[in-house]
Amino acid sequence: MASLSLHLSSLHHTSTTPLILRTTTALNLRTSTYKPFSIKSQSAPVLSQDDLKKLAADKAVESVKSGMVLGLGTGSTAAFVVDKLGQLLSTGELSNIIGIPTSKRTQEQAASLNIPLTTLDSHPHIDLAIDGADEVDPNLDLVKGRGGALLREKMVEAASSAFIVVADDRMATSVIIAGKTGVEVMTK
Ligand SMILES: O=C[C@H](O)[C@H](O)[C@H](O)COP(=O)(O)O
Repeated sequence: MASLSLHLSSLHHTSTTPLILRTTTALNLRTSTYKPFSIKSQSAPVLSQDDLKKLAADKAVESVKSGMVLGLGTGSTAAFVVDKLGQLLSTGELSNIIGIPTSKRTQEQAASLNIPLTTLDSHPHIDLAIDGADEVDPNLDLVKGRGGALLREKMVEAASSAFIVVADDRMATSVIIAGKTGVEVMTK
């Protein structure tokens, strides 16, 4: 496996976390004597967007403790969070959690994974909500709701003591763009 480690600070990034680049195509490098050489890795696959979402979702779920009341977000990223919660419940690594879903989609997914569910009426105080976002700016201002679940997300996330936003690099923006967000029609 070939890997190249460099610091994000050299890429005008504030983090000093090492960035590991893996490539399946030849990577041409020059030594100080300008003798070119190449590294080709066949064994380290490039991570897909879904792989990155899953990694970030798994990291967020590390903050979940047994016994918590959880706000369950909506969208493709939040779905990885719900998947992970279901997995940890099934192995017994988490117990006694109860979720409040922010959409019918999330409710169905959580139910299919045997995650116990409740409502804001029954549990008006939520320990932790985890959700995705459509845009994130450097001040951590967010655009949410383009997946059509804004109202319930706002209600659940406003009732939470803590809120973790799981967002991949596609969501990072220097300025929030006022794009279209749907108007929801809520039914019972
Ligand atoms: O209404 C939907 C939510 O705000 C989602 O969290 C947001 O749209 C991001 O969705 P995704 O994780 O699919 O990119």
